[in-house]
Amino acid sequence: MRISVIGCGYLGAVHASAMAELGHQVIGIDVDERKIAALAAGRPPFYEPGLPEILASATASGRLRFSTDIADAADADVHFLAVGTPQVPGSGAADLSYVDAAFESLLPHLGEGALVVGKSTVPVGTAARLASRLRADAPHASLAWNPEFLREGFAVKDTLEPDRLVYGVAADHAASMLDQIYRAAIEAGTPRIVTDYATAELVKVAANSFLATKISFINAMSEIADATGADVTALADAIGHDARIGRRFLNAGVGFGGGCLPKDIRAFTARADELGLGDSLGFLKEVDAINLRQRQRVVDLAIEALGGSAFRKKIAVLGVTFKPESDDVRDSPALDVAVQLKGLGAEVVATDPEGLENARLRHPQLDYTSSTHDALRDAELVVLVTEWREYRALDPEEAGRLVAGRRIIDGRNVLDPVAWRAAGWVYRGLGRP
Ligand SMILES: NC(=O)c1ccc[n+]([C@@H]2O[C@H](COP(=O)([O-])OP(=O)(O)OC[C@H]3O[C@@H](n4cnc5c(N)ncnc54)[C@H](O)[C@@H]3O)[C@@H](O)[C@H]2O)c1
Ligand SMILES: O=c1ccn([C@@H]2O[C@H](COP(=O)(O)OP(=O)(O)O[C@H]3O[C@H](CO)[C@@H](O)[C@H](O)[C@H]3O)[C@@H](O)[C@H]2O)c(=O)[nH]1
Repeated sequence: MRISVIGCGYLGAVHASAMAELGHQVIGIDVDERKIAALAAGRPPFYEPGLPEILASATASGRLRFSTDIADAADADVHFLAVGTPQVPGSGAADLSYVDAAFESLLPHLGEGALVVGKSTVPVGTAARLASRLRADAPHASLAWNPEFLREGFAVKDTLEPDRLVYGVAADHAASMLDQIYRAAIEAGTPRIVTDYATAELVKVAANSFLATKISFINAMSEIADATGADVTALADAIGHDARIGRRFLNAGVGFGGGCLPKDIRAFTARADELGLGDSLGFLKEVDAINLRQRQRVVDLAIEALGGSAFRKKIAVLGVTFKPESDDVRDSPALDVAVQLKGLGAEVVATDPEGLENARLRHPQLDYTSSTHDALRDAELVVLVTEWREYRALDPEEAGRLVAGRRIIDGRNVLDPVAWRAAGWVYRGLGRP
C-alpha cells in the first residue's frame, strides 16, 4: 500500500518506519523542518530502542521518505493522521487545532478512493465531525479511526506486533484497506475489533483511563500502607495473583506521567463534562488528584529525611524521564520532584541516561550531570524517581562511599530496603515499612 503519515512526532515517526518495515511505500510529513531533516538523515529526533535500526533499513530500501510538503502525500492510498492532541492549558480539554489543521491541509490532496485514518487520541465525536467534513468537500474519500496503543520504550515491537487492532469505520471497504496494511499482524493472530467511530475513539481513552486508575488505586493503597505499617508491594503481589486483577500496573511510587495518561484522563473528563456526564467520570478527577499527590509525598519524604529543610543541601535526583527506556520528560513526575526540591532551596543535581537534553530545555534552572557518580558525590540525600536499570542495580555500599549522608527516597519502590538499610542507609519507599 502507499501510505502517508501526517505528523512525524513520537507516534508518527515510529508508525511510518514500522509501516515501511512491513513493506509498504511510506511518506512521512511534518511541519517541523528540523524533525523531517533528522528523520530523512536516519536520525530519530527522540530516543526509542530499535527505531534507529528500522528507520535506517526503511530509508535505505527507498520505501520510506520524508517531506514538509503535504502535497507529497497526494499519491498515497491511506493517510494516517498522527499529529499531537495536547492539553488546553487550564481546561484540560484536548486541543484539536493540530488535527483540524492537518486534516484541512490534506483535503485538497485526497485522491479517488483515498482513506484518511485517524491515529491521534481524540475526544469522542471528532471522527464523526471529520467524516461529515469529508462528505461535504471530498466525497470520493472516506475516514476510519484506528487508535494506537504503543508504549514508549517498546514502541517498535508494539507497532509491529500489536496486542489488538481497533478499527472505527463507517463502511466495509475501509476495514479491508486497514486489513491489507496490517496483514502481517492479522495473519499472526492479532485480535481485530471492527466497530463504529465513537467506540474506537472511546476504546483508546477508556484503556488509558483504566491504566491510570490502576496506578492511582495502588498509590492510594500505599498511602494507607504508610499510615498503618503495611507493605504495598506485598499487597500488590497478593491481589495481583488474582487473574481478574493482575499484577501489571500495580507498582506504587511517584505516579504516572508522560505525553498520554495525564492528558488523556483530563481530556476524557472534560469531554464527559461537555456531554453533561461529568458525574460518570468524576472518579477520574480523583485518579488525577491521587497521582499528583504522590509527587508531593516524595518531596515531603525528602524534607523529612533532611531533618525539616532542604535549604542548601545537595540532593541527587536519579531520573528525569517519565519512565525508563525513554527520553520523554512530558509531565514527568521525576522532573517535577526535582523542580520542587530546587524551589525549596536545595542544590539539586539531576541525572538520567537519556533525558537530560529534554530536561534542560524545559528546566534550565536545574543542575544536570550525565554521571551517576557525580550526582551522588557529596549528596546529603538521594531521590530515585525513574527506575532505570542502572539505578536499580546501584550497590548501596559503593553509593554510600560517594554520598555525604546515607539517605535515600525510593520513589519507585524498586530497591531492596533490607540491603540498603544493612549498608547503613536511611531508606524510605512509598507504602513500604
Ligand atoms: N507518544 C505515544 O506514545 C502515543 C501513543 C499512542 C497515541 N498517541 C497519540 O498520538 C498523537 C501524537 O502524539 P505524539 O506523542 O507523537 O506527539 P508529538 O508532539 O511527538 O508529535 C506530533 C507531531 O505532529 C506535528 N504536526 C503538528 N501539526 C501538524 C500539521 N498540520 N501537519 C503535519 N504535522 C504536524 C508536530 O510537528 C509533531 O512533530 C497524540 O494524539 C497522542 O495522544 C501517542
Ligand atoms: O505500575 C505502574 C505502571 C506505570 N507507571 C507509570 O505510568 C506512566 C505511564 O507508563 P506507560 O503506560 O508504560 O507509558 P506510555 O508510553 O505513556 O504508554 C501509555 O500511553 C500510551 C499513549 O496513549 C498508550 O498507547 C499506552 O498503551 C499506555 O500504556 C509512567 O510514568 C510509569 O512510570 C506507574 O507509576 N506504575
